[in-house]
Amino acid sequence: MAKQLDQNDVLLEVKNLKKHFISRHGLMGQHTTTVQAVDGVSFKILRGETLGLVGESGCGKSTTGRTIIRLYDVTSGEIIFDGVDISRIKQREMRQYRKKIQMIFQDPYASLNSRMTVGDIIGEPIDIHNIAKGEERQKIIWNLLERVGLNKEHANRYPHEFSGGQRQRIGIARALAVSPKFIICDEPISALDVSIQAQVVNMLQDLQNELGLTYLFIAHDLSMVKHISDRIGVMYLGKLVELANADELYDSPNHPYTQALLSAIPVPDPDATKQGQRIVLEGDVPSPINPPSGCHFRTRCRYAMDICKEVEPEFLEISPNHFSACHLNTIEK
Ligand SMILES: Nc1ncnc2c1ncn2[C@@H]1O[C@H](COP(=O)(O)OP(=O)(O)OP(=O)(O)O)[C@@H](O)[C@H]1O
Repeated sequence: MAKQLDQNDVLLEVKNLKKHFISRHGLMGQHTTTVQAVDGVSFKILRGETLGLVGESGCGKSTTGRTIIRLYDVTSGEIIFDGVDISRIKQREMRQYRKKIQMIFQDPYASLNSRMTVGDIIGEPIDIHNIAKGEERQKIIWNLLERVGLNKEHANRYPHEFSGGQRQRIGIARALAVSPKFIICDEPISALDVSIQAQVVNMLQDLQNELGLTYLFIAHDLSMVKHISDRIGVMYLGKLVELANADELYDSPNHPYTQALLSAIPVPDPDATKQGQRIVLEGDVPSPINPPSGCHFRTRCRYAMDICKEVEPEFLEISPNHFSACHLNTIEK
């Protein structure tokens, strides 16, 4: 059943966001290399919505998420959260937003301190933000454990005593400890067994419904995000190339890159009529240090034309709420 979302209630708006990493080298640090990890990305997320973000490894998904939560400084562009531009506020001011915006990571083991008990891991943000002390703090921790399908006995154990799926639940409980509004889920299920992935996704959906959460859900393949996302954005080499409602993106992909990604998803039923030709993308993704001129995708695009080399395609609304950046949409047919 489609969610009822207020189209005017925007929780997050990212406008022309750029994050370039600059490294210095040479004896005196006189040479610089610039990695254009995120290079002009714009999107909105409505309150209560899940926006999926997909694309091959290295296209800038994690950097987008990490820049939104200001783990990285913004190179340029705006991040409007709940009406406030947080792109340039100082880290001290950012503290109050860290309560509202949380992030969960792909590898829960690496993000959980192995020397702390689960109770203390979940309690840490409660202490940092001065949310509760003593018995009240303990109760919050127990409630959070139950909310993510664990129980209060687990509070005294250590991360290594848990399975991957359980550790991800602990990471989610820790994120929920500060009652956030928005959670950036950075490939939270990619490292889990397929049988466990659905459980974690279902839990995230239940939590969203109960707590009114909004998600940015990052994944590298499209099959994973379809189930959880209301809308999906597709990234390629630092740019958003397509953005549409999840169903529409699957049924009528516009961008040649999205078409290729979709054609690579195995169809469970071999007789399924939707099984089209697999589009094989030639070559590797070019380096974000020196991306191709014009359309970044042109070097791997089977429709590449002269204009693609010279002009960067605009991210146009090709039908209501369906955006795509491809010259094929503007040339005369
Ligand atoms: N701290 C950093 N310093 C320099 N370059 C970086 C840094 N973090 C990421 N990059 C580069 O920026 C580009 C985008 O990386 P990013 O991790 O955002 O991609 P991704 O789409 O999330 O990939 P993955 O699915 O593998 O996590 C890559 O070329 C990466 O090597």
